[in-house]
Amino acid sequence: MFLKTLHLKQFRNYQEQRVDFVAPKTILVGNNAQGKSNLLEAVELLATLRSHRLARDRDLVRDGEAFGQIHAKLERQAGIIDLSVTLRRQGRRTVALNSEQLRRQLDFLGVLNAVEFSSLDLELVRGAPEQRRHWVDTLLIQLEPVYAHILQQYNQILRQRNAFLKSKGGFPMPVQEKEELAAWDAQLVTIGSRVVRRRARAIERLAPLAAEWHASISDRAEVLQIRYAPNVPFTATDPEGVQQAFLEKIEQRAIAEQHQNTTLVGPHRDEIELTINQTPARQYGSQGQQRTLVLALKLAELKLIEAVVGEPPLLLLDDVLAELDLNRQNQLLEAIQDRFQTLIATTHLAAFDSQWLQASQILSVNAGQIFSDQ
Ligand SMILES: Nc1ncnc2c1ncn2[C@@H]1O[C@H](COP(=O)(O)OP(=O)(O)OP(=O)(O)O)[C@@H](O)[C@H]1O
Repeated sequence: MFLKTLHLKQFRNYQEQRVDFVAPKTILVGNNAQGKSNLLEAVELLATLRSHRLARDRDLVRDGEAFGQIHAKLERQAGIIDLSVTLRRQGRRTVALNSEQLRRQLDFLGVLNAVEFSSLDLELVRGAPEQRRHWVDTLLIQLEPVYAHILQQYNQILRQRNAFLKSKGGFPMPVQEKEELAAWDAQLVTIGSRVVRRRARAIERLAPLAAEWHASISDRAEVLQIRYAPNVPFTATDPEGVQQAFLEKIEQRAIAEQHQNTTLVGPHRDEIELTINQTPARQYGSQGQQRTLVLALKLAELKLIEAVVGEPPLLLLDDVLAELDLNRQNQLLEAIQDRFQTLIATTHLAAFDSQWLQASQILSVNAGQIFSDQ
């Protein structure tokens, strides 16, 4: 797939800016805080309706404006598609495909696919489990858009079940409250199992791809393992098997839950373990080694999305390329070649190979305005 144009209106620090992409690689160059990451964020929103910066819609709308818009023209094998997202300072965002507003945001997902790689991704190694869950969830939304709906349902049931646990009377629980809790349990288990099985499937497919990239980038000196460590361990992978294990664990933790007034069992407590040479990656080695790991994860994401969707996704590199040493830069560039359209944000061009610069479209970003250097 190829993003041909992007048109930002009142989005972040852009008033109105159209960009035409004319090469497989586009380099956005500019000083800090000029709008490079904002542009990549707009593309990320088109792909996932999420921002890795976890921004609220009112932060995405340009200061002083009531709404902001992102329009794009995307070329896919099946033809050209127009995408648009309207963000409001107050009120819900709306999405449209080929100028037709969609009732369900779900139908917007999966049209444009992109993998984002920024310095925040180092938190995948160093950060809390929540970061890794968010990463797998964002990937899953692109692999199976219906997952966005499943996750939303799960979070809603979780909030309601937690509210119930907080509001209930004393201990032990009266019969009527027990019945109500059992009804919440049933919903949590049904939807939670759908989350768990999908996460397990995604990690199973991603892990060997990432391990292969990691071995190749580290000259086979390191072995990366990615292991899903669900909060509800299960052996049978069919829906009934997972649901059964889930219910049993809820029963085991019932008393603790009633004391702590919060849901202790479910995929909101999952972990995804990353180990290098059998040592937790967080403890393993230098920043450079952790960067190699994240690079391997990102390359694996690209390949997995390509395999599932059938077309190469976009790659968004936010200020990370110049931080990689030449060997890793070259590995990355060899892997993407011209197949994956790549948008690169950087503060300086000096770190890039000159041949490579000549083959790229170079755009300058200055205070929310974009100029072509060619
Ligand atoms: N809603 C908004 N309205 C107006 N300006 C905004 C809004 N949100 C962010 N900005 C501005 O956008 C700029 C940040 O741009 P961006 O994050 O794209 O930086 P960048 O060019 O990628 O630089 P860096 O190299 O520091 O990442 C800041 O000046 C910030 O004040």
